[in-house]
Amino acid sequence: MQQNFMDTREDPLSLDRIRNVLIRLEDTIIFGIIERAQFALNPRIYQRGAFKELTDTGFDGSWLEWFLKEIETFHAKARRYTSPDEYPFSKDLPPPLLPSLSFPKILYQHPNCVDLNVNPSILSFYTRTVVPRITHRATLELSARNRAKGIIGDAEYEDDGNYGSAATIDVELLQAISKRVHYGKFVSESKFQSNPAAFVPHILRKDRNALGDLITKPAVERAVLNRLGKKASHYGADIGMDGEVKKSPKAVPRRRLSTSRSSQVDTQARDLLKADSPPTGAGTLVDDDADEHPEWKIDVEEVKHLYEKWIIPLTKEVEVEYLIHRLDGLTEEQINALRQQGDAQPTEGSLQPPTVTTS
Ligand SMILES: C=C(O[C@@H]1C=C(C(=O)O)C=C[C@H]1O)C(=O)O
Repeated sequence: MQQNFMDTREDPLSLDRIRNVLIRLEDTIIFGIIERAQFALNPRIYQRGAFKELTDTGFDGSWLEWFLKEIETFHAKARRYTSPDEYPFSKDLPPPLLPSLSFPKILYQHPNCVDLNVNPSILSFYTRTVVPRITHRATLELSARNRAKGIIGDAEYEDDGNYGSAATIDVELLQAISKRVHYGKFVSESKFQSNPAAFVPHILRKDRNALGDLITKPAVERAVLNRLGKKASHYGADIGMDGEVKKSPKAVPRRRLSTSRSSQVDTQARDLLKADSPPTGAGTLVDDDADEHPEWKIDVEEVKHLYEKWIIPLTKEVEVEYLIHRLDGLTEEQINALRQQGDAQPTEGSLQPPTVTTS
C-alpha cells in the first residue's frame, strides 16, 4: 500500500495504515537486496576520488554520491521532495518545475520535525556495513574467479565492472530504506496524537529513554522480523527453468559453519517448503533429515539482521527525535492543554509537574 497523501478519504495518521505502508516497503527493500546481491561489492564506487573522470569534472564525491546527486537533481525538478515522506541524500538540489501539491499538513509543522533528515547516517551505514554483507556471495565468487586467473591479494576483490547497475540499485535501495526510516515521523505523530499526555512530561524533560520505551512495541517488532524471514525465503527462492525451486545438497554441518548458518538453512527450508507445498502434494516437504535444501538468492538471516540491528533501531531514533521537538514553538498554554489530553502514565519522581519552559 502506498501512502497517497492527497487521498483524504482515510485517516492518514491511522497507525494501521502507516504500518501497512511499512509492510509494503519490506517488499521493495527485499527485492532491492536481491537485485544488489547479483553484483560484487565493487568497492571503488563507494570511495571518494576513486574515479579521475569524476574528479576532473569538479565533483569530489564517490561514484554512488554522483549517482545520487544526478538522480535526485532530476527527481527534485519533478517535485519528488515536496512530498512529506521523501528525503533527499544530496544537498543544493534545484527547485521543482511544477508548483508543489498542497499536501495536508499531517506532521507537526516545525522545522525541527519536518526537516529532520537522517540520510547521512543511512548512507554511511549502508556503504560501510550493509552492501558488503548483501554482496558477500557474489564477491566471494568474483574473488575465486580472479584467483583462478592468477589475480591475488586485494585485486581479487576488486570489481566486476558493474558500476552503473550496482549504483542504480544502491540508489533505489537507499531511497526505500530512507522512506521506511523517516516514516517513523508519521508513527510518532500518530502515537502522540492518540495520547499527548503520555508524551508531554518526557518531552519536557528531554528524556529520550522514556520516549523510546513509550514508542517501542516488541510484539510489532517480532511480527516484522517473522514476516521478513518468510518474505525473504519466498522472494529469494531460486526458481529454475522448470518452474521448480532449485535445490542443492544440504550443507553438511561442518565445524566452520556457524550453527546459526546451518540452522538457518533448515529454518529456511522448512519455512519455504512448508508454506509452498501445494495440497496436491506435488511438492515434497523437505524434512530436517533431507539431503538437499532449496537454493536462495539471498541470505534470509542477513535480511532479518539488517532490520533488527539497523532499520528498526534507526526508525525508533527518528521517532524519538521527532517527539523531542514535538512541543517546539508551542506556548505554555498549548502545552498544558496537551498535557490534559489522554491518560498520562505518572512518570517516576513526577511529584511536581515540571515547569514549562517554551524555547
Ligand atoms: C514503527 C513502529 O514503532 C516502533 C518501530 C518498529 C519498526 O521499526 O518496525 C516497530 C514497532 C515499534 O517498536 C510501530 O509502532 O509500528
